[in-house]
Amino acid sequence: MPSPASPNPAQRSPRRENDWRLFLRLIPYARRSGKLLLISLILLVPLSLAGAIQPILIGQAVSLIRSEPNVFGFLQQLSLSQGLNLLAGLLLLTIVLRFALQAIQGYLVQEVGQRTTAEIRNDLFVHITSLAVRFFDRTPVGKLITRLTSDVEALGEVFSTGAIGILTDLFSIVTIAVLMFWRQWQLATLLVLMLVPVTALVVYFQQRYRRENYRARDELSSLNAMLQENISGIGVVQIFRRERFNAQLFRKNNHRYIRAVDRTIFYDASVSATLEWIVLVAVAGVLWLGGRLVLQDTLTVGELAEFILFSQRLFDPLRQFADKFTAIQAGFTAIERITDILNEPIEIRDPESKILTLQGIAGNGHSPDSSQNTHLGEIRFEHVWFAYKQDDYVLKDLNFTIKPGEKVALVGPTGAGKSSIIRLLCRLYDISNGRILVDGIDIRDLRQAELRRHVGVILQDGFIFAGDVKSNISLGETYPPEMIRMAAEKTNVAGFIEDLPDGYDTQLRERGTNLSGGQKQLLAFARVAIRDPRILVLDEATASLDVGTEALIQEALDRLLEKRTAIIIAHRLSTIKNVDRILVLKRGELVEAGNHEELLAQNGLYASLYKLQMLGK
Ligand SMILES: Nc1ncnc2c1ncn2[C@@H]1O[C@H](COP(=O)(O)OP(=O)(O)OP(=O)(O)O)[C@@H](O)[C@H]1O
Repeated sequence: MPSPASPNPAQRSPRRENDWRLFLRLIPYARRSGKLLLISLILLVPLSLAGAIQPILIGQAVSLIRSEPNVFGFLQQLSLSQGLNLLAGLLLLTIVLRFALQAIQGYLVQEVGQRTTAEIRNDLFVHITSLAVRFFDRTPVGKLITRLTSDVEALGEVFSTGAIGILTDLFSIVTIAVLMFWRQWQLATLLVLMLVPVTALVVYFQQRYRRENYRARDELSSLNAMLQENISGIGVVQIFRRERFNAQLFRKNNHRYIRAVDRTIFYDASVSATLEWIVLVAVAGVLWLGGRLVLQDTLTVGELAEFILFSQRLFDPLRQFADKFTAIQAGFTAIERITDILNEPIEIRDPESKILTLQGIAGNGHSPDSSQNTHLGEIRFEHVWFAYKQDDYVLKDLNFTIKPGEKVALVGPTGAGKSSIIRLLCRLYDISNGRILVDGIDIRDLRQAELRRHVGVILQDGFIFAGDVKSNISLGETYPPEMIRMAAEKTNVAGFIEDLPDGYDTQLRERGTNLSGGQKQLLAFARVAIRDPRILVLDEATASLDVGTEALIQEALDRLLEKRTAIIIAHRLSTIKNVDRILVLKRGELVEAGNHEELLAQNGLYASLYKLQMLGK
């Protein structure tokens, strides 16, 4: 039965967390740049104060000229020109102070932002590469790439466009509001009341924007997934002439993306328009109420001038918010999409307590001495059940033991579950029920690194990373060059490597596009040989080799298999005739076991498969 559990993150409801909680997600990251952040937060206070007292200074200048009673005491003791000079000087000081502090604060906040973004990108990469294969089964690569690149980028934009200055803006609104109430409560109340409907309207547009933005990001992810699929399968696309059909699919998806982006632009423009006219309404409101108060002699002209400036100042942060709106909202969507992935549980974990180790292991696994492995490498499957999707079991109650040094072949029709057994043995997936033991230890009690160091796997398609031949054999471990050479010689691969233009230093392209399938396979053999695993798994490992190369490899393989436990999967039954035992699987169940002759004598599934292949020859 297909699993109803864990829906694709992209299909989940687009709004599950409020902005505040999303914002809190950034705190652990911001904490890492705690000092810088603290300084920039402290700078907020003088910065906002310097801005908020400017209207008061201008209002005082007007009152001073008009000799109004609300002039501060210290100004009344000065002459008019001295008082005006002092006020102009103070105004200049606040301007210079604001300018300098804004520059410093902007720089600090951007620095914090860039560090945070880089750390999130690193964490995301580490997390994604730690997720179980099951996660990748259901998540298209293109979607993941969108999250790692363009979503993280969108988050970076929040900082680099100065959108984080929103904090300064909010702080300024509060400071101005407090000062306004201190100066004149009626006008202050009028302005603060006007903030309420405007804020409500902005919040409404912002929610709509977010929803559309999330949709747009999803469509972009699908576009990238489609692009990635078409590029990696370009051969098949062209051979089957799927270009036009795929282009049509792409066009449709692209259209949906553009429609979603259009809607985000609409809501963005609505926010800007709302805030644009509200400032004018606020000035008009202050003139209307303030004018009446002046006529009643309860307000001076200086105070009126002060409040006209206050009304602009109060809505200024909101207007700036509108400018930064797109970046901020896109940033929230990005945090949401990034945390979706970061919240994805790491399914296959190392044991936290009772970590066991396999015996007779050379600490770093670099020792080529396989003598100590002689009597190790037992594999036991005990009542193993496994399903990729809930309750849809592809392996059912498997029981078998492979003795140390034994060579066992897994045979069965396509889809019988042979490769699944290998994936479970390497713990790429965890079993649903039962136990898998290596040398008597449940593999869930072993560190994954240790398990995988001792189970060497060669698949049909030897994956190649961009880099040179050496690094494709050592794969990040530090083996001395002689060991790499020895491993290549041991597997009869050295000849082919030395024929390459720069030998071991030849640069290979991503996915090994400058090597043939067989050559990639040869490198995969050397890669395993150098690790000296006690268990060797070959999944159709020689299927892509020509007869000549296969003979060469077979000789190396015989040497490699010596004193090691081996599991071999091969569709060509002629290649496994000499193994110690053959396990025959059918729809996830073990139906026959024995050596070639015994199974032929049984005249069961193996015998019929073998005869069919012989007929085909
Ligand atoms: N990632 C996956 N998600 C869901 N089902 C899967 C997955 N991989 C394999 N299966 C299913 O599990 C069953 C066993 O697959 P498996 O690859 O183990 O078969 P196999 O015997 O190795 O086949 P073949 O000989 O064709 O390689 C098949 O029915 C297959 O459809």
